[in-house]
Amino acid sequence: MDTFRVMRQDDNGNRFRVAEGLARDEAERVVAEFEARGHKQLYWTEPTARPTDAAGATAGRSAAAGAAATTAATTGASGTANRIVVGGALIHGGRVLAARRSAPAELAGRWEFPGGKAEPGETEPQALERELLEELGVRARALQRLPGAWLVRPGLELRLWAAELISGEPRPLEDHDELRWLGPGELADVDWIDHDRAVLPDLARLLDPPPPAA
Ligand SMILES: Nc1nc2c([nH]c(=O)n2[C@H]2C[C@H](O)[C@@H](COP(=O)(O)OP(=O)(O)OP(=O)(O)O)O2)c(=O)[nH]1
Repeated sequence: MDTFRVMRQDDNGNRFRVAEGLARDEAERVVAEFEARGHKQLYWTEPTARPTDAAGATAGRSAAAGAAATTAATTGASGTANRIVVGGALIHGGRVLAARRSAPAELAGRWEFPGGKAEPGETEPQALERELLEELGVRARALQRLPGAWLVRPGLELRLWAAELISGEPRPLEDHDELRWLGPGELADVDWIDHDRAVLPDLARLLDPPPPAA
């Protein structure tokens, strides 16, 4: 059976692979779903046999590191796009917010950056800002993607962003039972989920930038 991929082109002409390995009607359904959401972007299907536009694929990867990255830009071993989980290192007053998970059992008690799965068509910043409102009751703005990406499980990819608090006092409304603000010298004080430890050095630099050269 021929398989199809769903492609997207943004306003700058960058092309991204949204999904791959779908039957034609499935691919067309995905396109219709994205179009129905009213995004001002171009979506289409094409047979998977057609060689991927190398420049487009590269643009997808580099844009994924930038502020306008949309979700599902990378593909997993199965050839379908990974779903993205966005975690937010919420920064305020030179400290970052750590959140202690209350579930599931294997993660309960470990600390993480609050966030969750991006919905189809959401950019990573949009997903993060929505999740921070749902989980903490605050308004926040995504600032920059932190280096790295981690496969949490097959098909689910974690990306972390720095974000700034705009308004509100974070409260553990969903998924967490304790919150702590940590200064640059306190980042190792909590039992982070393993993936999250990797960004602590980058985060420390953001919280405590070196003084400007004289
Ligand atoms: N949110 C978040 N998840 C993380 C982090 N580090 C890490 O390994 N994960 C893992 C834990 C989960 O197995 C997976 C998905 O995160 P999640 O539990 O927040 O997502 P969710 O299913 O609640 O998504 P949603 O329903 O809220 O959209 O990612 C992190 O810093 N933040």
